[in-house]
Amino acid sequence: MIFDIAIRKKMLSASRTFMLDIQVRSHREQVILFGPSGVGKSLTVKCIAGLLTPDSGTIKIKNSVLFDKQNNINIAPQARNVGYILQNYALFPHLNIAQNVGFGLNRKGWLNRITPENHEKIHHWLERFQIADLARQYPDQLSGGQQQRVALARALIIEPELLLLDEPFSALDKKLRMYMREEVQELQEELKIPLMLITHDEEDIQAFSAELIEFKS
Ligand SMILES: Nc1ncnc2c1ncn2[C@@H]1O[C@H](COP(=O)(O)OP(=O)(O)OP(=O)(O)O)[C@@H](O)[C@H]1O
Repeated sequence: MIFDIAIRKKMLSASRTFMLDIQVRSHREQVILFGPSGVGKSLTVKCIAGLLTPDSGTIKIKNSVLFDKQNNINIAPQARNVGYILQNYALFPHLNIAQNVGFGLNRKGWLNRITPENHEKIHHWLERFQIADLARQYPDQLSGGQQQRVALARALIIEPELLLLDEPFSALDKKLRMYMREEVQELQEELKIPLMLITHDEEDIQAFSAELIEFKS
């Protein structure tokens, strides 16, 4: 089993309660979560990344136990080795592109010392996404497509064991969306990293040969 997730989490806000209660099980390396707005897709992905702690259940990816309430296992987010890409890419505005890409290489989270090995890795991923000439620019100087490639490079440089993409193509124009879909598919096939993608877009569903998991309200 590649994805083996069964979790519950109660979310309380001032005016209402949302109960996340989901199961995702798949032998496939590509899984798409889809369904109407507000049904808990992003919350699920946050639980898998370790940014949110479920009240009960288990999260196993490729037999690695990331969370198991009963057995008191809750691996810290930074130790889960997950590449997580959000719709707005969440790049660090005060770091240049090379520093953004290299961010995760330093365990302290701040690239204050570029070792030759880290420099080589940064160079590799900048070249891989054809953004090497942007290395010294800042995120707000880049187009949406360029920012997305930086986000992918930043996610992949840590050699993640899982890629979580929350509506990664929605801010791109149609042509770039098609291109980036192919790029992500190729990467997944090349690197064999399990991939979970949230989308509202029928074209994403058609483009990926993924197991579809429908979330219902
Ligand atoms: N921090 C929070 N506190 C309380 N409720 C929350 C919190 N975050 C999300 N929720 C609620 O949980 C529900 C699920 O949210 P979630 O973001 O997972 O939806 P989604 O399926 O990803 O929707 P969309 O497709 O619009 O992104 C929503 O009703 C939302 O209002």
